[in-house]
Amino acid sequence: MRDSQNIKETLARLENVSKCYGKLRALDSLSLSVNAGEMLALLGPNGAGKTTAVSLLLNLIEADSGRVSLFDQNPKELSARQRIGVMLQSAELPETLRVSELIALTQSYYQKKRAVAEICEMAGVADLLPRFYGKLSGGQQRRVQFALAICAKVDILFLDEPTVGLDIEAREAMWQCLRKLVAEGCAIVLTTHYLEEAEALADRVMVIAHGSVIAEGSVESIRSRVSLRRIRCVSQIEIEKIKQWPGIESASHDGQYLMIQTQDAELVTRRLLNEDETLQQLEIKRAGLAEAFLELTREQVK
Ligand SMILES: Nc1ncnc2c1ncn2[C@@H]1O[C@H](COP(=O)(O)OP(=O)(O)OP(=O)(O)O)[C@@H](O)[C@H]1O
Repeated sequence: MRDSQNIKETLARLENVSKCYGKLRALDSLSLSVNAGEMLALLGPNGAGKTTAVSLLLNLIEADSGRVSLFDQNPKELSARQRIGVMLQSAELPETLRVSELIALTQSYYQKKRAVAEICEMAGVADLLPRFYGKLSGGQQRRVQFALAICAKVDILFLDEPTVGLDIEAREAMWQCLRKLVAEGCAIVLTTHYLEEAEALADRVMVIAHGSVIAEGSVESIRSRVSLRRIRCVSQIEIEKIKQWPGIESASHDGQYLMIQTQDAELVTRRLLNEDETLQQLEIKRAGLAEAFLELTREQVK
């Protein structure tokens, strides 16, 4: 684990920012900071406001109120923008340019360029260099978009759902690369719907819903905020019967195992043991990030 005790420099900030699209309030006095060298995951259901928050830092849109700063500057400033790399959900790049030309063009924007060989290795695009961008597959285009985001040594990388459309091997390779970049000192703002991705990579997680931050902290601290527990065991009790018990959120089978989710692990465990003397392999765990996320966002709707 990286040293989280040290107070890190804040590189980018949204302070009490609100943003409306017509009557729709996409961000409601939201505050967010990105610290040097951290991997920050932004999570939230569709329409929560994640892309809007990132777009403000990228100077793609303007806030109605509140303060937006990138390296203590207005995100419009070229000197601030030259310190960030970006990979958005949809990228429209000239289809008739070769990958090598796209890399050279993007690099021309930056001072601290990375060597092309290094970019190729990090993004897995060596074999794509001579190819026309428009002729690549969706997954190959995503890799090229990532290569463009890392074509210089930047201080913050903004990655909006970067592994969507990648096969398992390419996703693993990107994860490794992201870990390496953070180890080098680069901060990463990762927007993702893959909770296992946030769980595997993030130092800090912000859960956004309805334009506000509803939870923030390490993956572990977010998990510990929810009382949901997972019980796993081998039991002869019928699943339909268990579903009727008080305190059961869900019950299902996974192979030979009975899987239960509950807010009251003690109550349910006591009943399981009372009703089944043959019960085996009992295991109780805190919910994963996925369950915590669902519970947190469900609470918001209540
Ligand atoms: N250009 C726009 N015009 C009108 N409404 C918009 C615009 N962009 C976003 N919105 C609305 O603002 C809200 C927040 O959208 P945003 O794209 O920030 O959410 P998100 O958390 O990134 O969602 P997703 O996970 O689906 O990408 C949504 O209700 C969306 O429909």
